[in-house]
Amino acid sequence: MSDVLSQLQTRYQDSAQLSFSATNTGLVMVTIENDFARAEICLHGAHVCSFQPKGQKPVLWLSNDVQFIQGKAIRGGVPVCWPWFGPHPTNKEFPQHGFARNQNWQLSDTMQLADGATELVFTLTDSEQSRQLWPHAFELALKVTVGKQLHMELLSTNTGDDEMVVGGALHSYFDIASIAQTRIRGLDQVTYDDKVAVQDGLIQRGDIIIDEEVDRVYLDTLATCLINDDGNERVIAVAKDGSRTTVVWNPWFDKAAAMGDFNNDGYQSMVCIEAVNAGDDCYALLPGESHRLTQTIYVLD
Ligand SMILES: O=P(O)(O)OC[C@H]1O[C@H](O)[C@H](O)[C@@H](O)[C@@H]1O
Repeated sequence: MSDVLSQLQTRYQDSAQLSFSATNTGLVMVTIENDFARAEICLHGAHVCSFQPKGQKPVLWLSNDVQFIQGKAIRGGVPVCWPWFGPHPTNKEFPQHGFARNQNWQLSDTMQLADGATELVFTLTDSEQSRQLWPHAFELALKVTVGKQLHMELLSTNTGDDEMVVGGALHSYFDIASIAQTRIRGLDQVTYDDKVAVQDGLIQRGDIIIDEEVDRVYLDTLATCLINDDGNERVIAVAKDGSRTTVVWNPWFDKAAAMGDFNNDGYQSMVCIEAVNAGDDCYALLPGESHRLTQTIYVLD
């Protein structure tokens, strides 16, 4: 990876907005700093680790016990889950949430937009390793725009000769002052499957208030969610496209404590709102076809 770091440092030595570093475990990190915000993106997983608009507290939660280990997902930020969400449908040995979050991506393109925002494109293509888990030729491109808003577009393209079915998620972790002073709006009356109670077909009534473990798959919804982060006196908006499934997750104490990379009290200051493609909301792509999944995150004025 250090070759990659020095190549990027050379390529972008004149950039005022981009700088590059390595974690102490050797993963390469891009830091974006412009008039609107500061963000960090790890090439491992094309993983947005932080997004902090000017004058705001961080919007994305990153575990205090985060580990940056090659081949292991980073706890917090925005993991790119792909080409499946959750456990593999037939093989429990295969990685949860697919393999894209566990591989090194390439930084393929960057651009400074006219308004001063920064756009970066990360790509991942099939390899011997990926084909062992998923026998398809593909190109995956994550375009990240860092401005007043954080905009992410995940474009999956079938570059092979056979149909391929893609699922996945932009699995965003949000940083809130306190879960006790947080409510999530936007999913009132939406049907959901409750993975904790193991009950399907429930209906959300009103706002979501979290005071225990929550792992819910909201179905057939394109809604923008609003996180009332009252402890920080702000509202975070989470909009999406190309996804009819929204997952809301907080592991609460026991599950958080059981994860080696999740600080024990971290569940009090995070919630995940995920733009998901899963179940009936996966996409069959013929050769040459693409699917675009997007998520846009911003703090309301
Ligand atoms: O621990 P991970 O593999 O990153 O998964 C973290 C979580 O992701 C999603 O929110 C799923 O709905 C949860 O069931 C899962 O626990």
